[in-house]
Amino acid sequence: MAQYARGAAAVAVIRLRNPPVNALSWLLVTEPLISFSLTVLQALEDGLKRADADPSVKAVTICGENGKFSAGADIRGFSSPRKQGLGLGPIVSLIERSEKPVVAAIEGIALGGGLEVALGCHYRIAHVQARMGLPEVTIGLLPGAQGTQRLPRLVGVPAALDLITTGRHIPATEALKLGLVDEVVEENTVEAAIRLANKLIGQPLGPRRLSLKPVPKLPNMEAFLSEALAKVKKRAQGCLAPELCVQAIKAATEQPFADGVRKEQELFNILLTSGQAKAMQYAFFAERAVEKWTTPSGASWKSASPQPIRKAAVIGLGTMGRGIVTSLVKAKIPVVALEQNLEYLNMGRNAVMLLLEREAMKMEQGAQALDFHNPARLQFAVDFDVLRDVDLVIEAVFENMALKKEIFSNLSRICKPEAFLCTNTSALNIDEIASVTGRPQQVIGMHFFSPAHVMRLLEIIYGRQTSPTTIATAMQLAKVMKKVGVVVGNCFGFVGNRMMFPYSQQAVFLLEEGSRPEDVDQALEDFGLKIGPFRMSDLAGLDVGWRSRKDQGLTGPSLAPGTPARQRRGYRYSPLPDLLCEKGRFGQKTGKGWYEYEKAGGRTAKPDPWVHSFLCEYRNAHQIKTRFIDQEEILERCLYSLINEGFDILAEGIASGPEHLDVVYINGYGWPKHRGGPMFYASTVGLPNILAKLQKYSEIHPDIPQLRPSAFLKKLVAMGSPLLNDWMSHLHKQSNKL
Ligand SMILES: CCCCCCCC/C=C\C=C\CC(=O)SCCNC(=O)CCNC(=O)[C@H](O)C(C)(C)COP(=O)(O)OP(=O)(O)OC[C@H]1O[C@@H](n2cnc3c(N)ncnc32)[C@H](O)[C@@H]1OP(=O)(O)O
Repeated sequence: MAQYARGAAAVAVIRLRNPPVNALSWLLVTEPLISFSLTVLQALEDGLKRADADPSVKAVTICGENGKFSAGADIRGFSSPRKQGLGLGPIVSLIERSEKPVVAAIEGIALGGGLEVALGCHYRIAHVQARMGLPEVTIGLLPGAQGTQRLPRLVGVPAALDLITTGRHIPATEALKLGLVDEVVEENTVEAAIRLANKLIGQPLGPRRLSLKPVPKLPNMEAFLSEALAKVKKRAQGCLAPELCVQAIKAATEQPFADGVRKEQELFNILLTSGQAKAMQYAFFAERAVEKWTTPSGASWKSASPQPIRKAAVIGLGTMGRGIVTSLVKAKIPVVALEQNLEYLNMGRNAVMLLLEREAMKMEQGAQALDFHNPARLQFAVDFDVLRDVDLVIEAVFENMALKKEIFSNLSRICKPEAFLCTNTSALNIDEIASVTGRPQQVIGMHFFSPAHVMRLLEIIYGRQTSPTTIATAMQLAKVMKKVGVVVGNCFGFVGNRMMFPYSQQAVFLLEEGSRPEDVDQALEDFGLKIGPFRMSDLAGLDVGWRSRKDQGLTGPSLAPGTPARQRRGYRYSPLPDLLCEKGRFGQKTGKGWYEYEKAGGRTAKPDPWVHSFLCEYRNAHQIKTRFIDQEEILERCLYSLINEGFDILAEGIASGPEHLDVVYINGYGWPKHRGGPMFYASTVGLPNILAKLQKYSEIHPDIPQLRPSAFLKKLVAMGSPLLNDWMSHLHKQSNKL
């Protein structure tokens, strides 16, 4: 767990060892068969005491095994019921108190508790490629090993606030500028640290003990912190951790070190028991779990190998295509971008160049690193012939099956036989698209989310004949583009949009019954969603859904004469969105939608009195009695119908576990991470409660099938509502209570 050795005559080297990331475990696992004799923390403490007791040791270096310092505390430990605690804070103090100089040799990563260990050291040397940070806030915590007290003393309050409240990982070069590390080296970091430790022998350490330093003053500290708190609260949307991080830093500015540490502990414990930390830690592991994909036919990440993508193409330079090209260029994959004519091509090229300029500015090394002016890296064309040598094509044209089929049939003819053909459809049938190609095994859905160069989610949809190699290649490409790939099966809307459908439908039904768009949005945004359904619809454009509903024959010229206005195929239907579209209200792009905007293309949504009176007239025309709908009903009807669909998706094998649905929602649909995703949220509300509410609403609205409880949900409740991790193992079990 930590190795003690002599690095040079007088320098002891303590190497943290706990693969793969040298997490600082503090649990003594006592179950038979998996019994560790020593935790990492215990070993670190023992190493320090041994070095202290050995008169021949004059200095110490702390480093990590396999080129990684440490990723911090073992996150699994925070929710383990079997704790035999050994605090990290006291060990960091022990390091700092050492009379022998201690140098941290930071390679790879020093995160969370790992960086806190380094902050206890008297000097820090980092390899140029190392990254550092205090990402506890991203798992619902704060740095609980005195990091909130030491970091401001070292780098000042503004930089400490930024690092601790965002949790961002910074490169060694930035750490050097901030004063977080003393030196950055390109050579062997441990050797450099041992050399430095040797030089430091006998030098006074007092000035290097951060707990003894004052926090650098700011002329307007109080105002600065209040402003920071207000900003953080606004950004956090109900997540507690960022706010408590600010409070801990504030304590550092107001109280002596020891009192600040006590405050930090108090705040840490609030977070640890808040429920939000549990949700965010679940989300951390869920994201990693979905990388290990499997399909019902037995294909899996274990046996499938990705093929290299040396050159890619994107067809269609609309909003999605532009973002996809940008993502590929950022991932340093040469791209050919194709449009149907020169006019569209030039428009697309200008837009892509603008996006890339902006991205280059945001990146560390600037435009040079992206090299997008080099035609070998990014080429624009109107001729399909340029696609002959690409390894993978992503089609991102208009959502129309006939058009997509025409394109895929051309691609199948032109592209080399081993090329993969991907579609960015958000709902259409992958098998139907694949059917026009001579290589259905190499056809796959890659559903990006807008803006595609920003959003992390990539839904990867396999068809009936998609090969495991194709899935593995798409997943690998997602990783290279720094996206979270989630492998799902083929059905209308896949996972994300399919679950969104009953949610949006309920939102519109609520308007029919008495709510206003801003009531529904507010309730859901207060819950923590980044954006409510009506603001979202205005942003995306109401015409998108209108077109799809026309294609499905739900509205427009193909609707059978005599169809009742509020019924389709025997079930409840709301024509409200269609009526708005007929009036040219497409949302932000037309300056009017569910809200009004300052101008076409405006972004500030204002409740619209026209919409309010339109809704009143609509209710009168359809003899609907307006009623007051409270926040609870808004949340339950929208969220529980979405969750209900999730249970159906699981039962059908469209996703292999609830964590897939949660990762999709957190990364693609603005679901608040501190609520863990919709399925995790359902487990916290309690499956019997969700079932009871769905039953209640379904009885009130028998004409809405989406409110009828899923058979899988009923089964889980009948089986005693097992833990979320066990849901899938109950899918095929018999229940005698049903
Ligand atoms: C009453 C109880 C009181 C307890 C008191 C405790 C004392 C409190 C004092 C200190 C508290 C400190 C807080 C912390 O340190 S919290 C941890 C902060 N660190 C992080 O958030 C880092 C998380 N990890 C990452 O960001 C990445 O994993 C990274 C290290 C950058 C590596 O990324 P990558 O190369 O892409 O690899 P993976 O992400 O796939 O990770 C590889 C496997 O390692 C597992 N992992 C990573 N980090 C941790 C961790 N901190 N704890 C446990 N496991 C970790 C990850 O799950 C992967 O494993 P697998 O493939 O099996 O899922």
